[in-house]
Amino acid sequence: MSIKLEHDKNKQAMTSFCMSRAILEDYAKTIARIEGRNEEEVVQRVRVRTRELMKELSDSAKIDETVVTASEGIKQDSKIINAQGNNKISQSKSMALENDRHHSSIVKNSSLKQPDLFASQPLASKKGKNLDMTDGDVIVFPDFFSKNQSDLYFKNLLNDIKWRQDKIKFYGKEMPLPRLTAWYGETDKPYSYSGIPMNPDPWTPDLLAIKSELEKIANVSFSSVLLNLYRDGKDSVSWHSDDEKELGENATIASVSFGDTRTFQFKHKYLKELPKVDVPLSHGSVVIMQGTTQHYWQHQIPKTSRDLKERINLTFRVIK
Ligand SMILES: O=C(O)CCC(=O)C(=O)O
Ligand SMILES: [Fe+2]
Repeated sequence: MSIKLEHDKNKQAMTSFCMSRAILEDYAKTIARIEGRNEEEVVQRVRVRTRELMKELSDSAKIDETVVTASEGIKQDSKIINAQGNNKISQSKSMALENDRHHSSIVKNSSLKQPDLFASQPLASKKGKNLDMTDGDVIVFPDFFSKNQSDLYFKNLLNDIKWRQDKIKFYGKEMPLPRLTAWYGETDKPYSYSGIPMNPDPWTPDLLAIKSELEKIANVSFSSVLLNLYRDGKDSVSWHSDDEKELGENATIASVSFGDTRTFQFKHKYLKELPKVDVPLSHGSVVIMQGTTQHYWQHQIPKTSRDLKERINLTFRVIK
């Protein structure tokens, strides 16, 4: 199959190329050999990235459609369930749980329901729960910001942030990303995300206040933040790891959510037998991803046919 990929961003050796998958993998192996890196791992990363780009393309194509009917939405959801092997806890069930309990549950997509880890915690508690993931270190704070603080931040960010509609290029065609984004932080730290160069706007008072709260639990000093605005259930981010070289080895990322609850999903890159992990991210919640998480796990916010309102997500990062 012939594929076109835009660039090798790490080496900036090519801006775009079109070749068969076999040749591409061969090329990746050669680069790995020259750089003394593990060939299998590099090839695996190329495969993952190829799949991500193809997924982004098809997601964008779907978003481009002006009418998505309810029945189409339902079909999409059932495909996801089948792809996950007819798990007894289906995606729609876990979504319903998420809705009902609002702040409280973590559901792993295995045939067994996990205990409700947050049920006994008081609201606004700042105590996190480690998700205990193989090769990963992810801590969730379901009610990090109070309802009042969260309402205020949500309103301010929606109005004040310079939201933009980015595009991705694939097969030479430009497609809109299925969400709006913005990039703020130290203005001398350039960064590219999914191949898109980002020029940060300077910190705002709200962003600085949020950052300072997060630094107390993450024990790092964040230099920038990527913001995502999911306008409704059709907006999404597809499977990826935040492993750009600017973030360095074992990046610490703090992710804050305001607005409607969405399901954050994790899957292990190599151990396919491990169940996916679903985490409902509600208004005012925080997730810290650290250690080897980005090496071994991918995450996504899947589309849903449920009628959802806006959600804002901020991922604070350290650019080296
Ligand atoms: O919206 C989210 O919770 C995740 C966003 C994300 O993964 C990213 O921006 O890298
Ligand atoms: Fe991410």
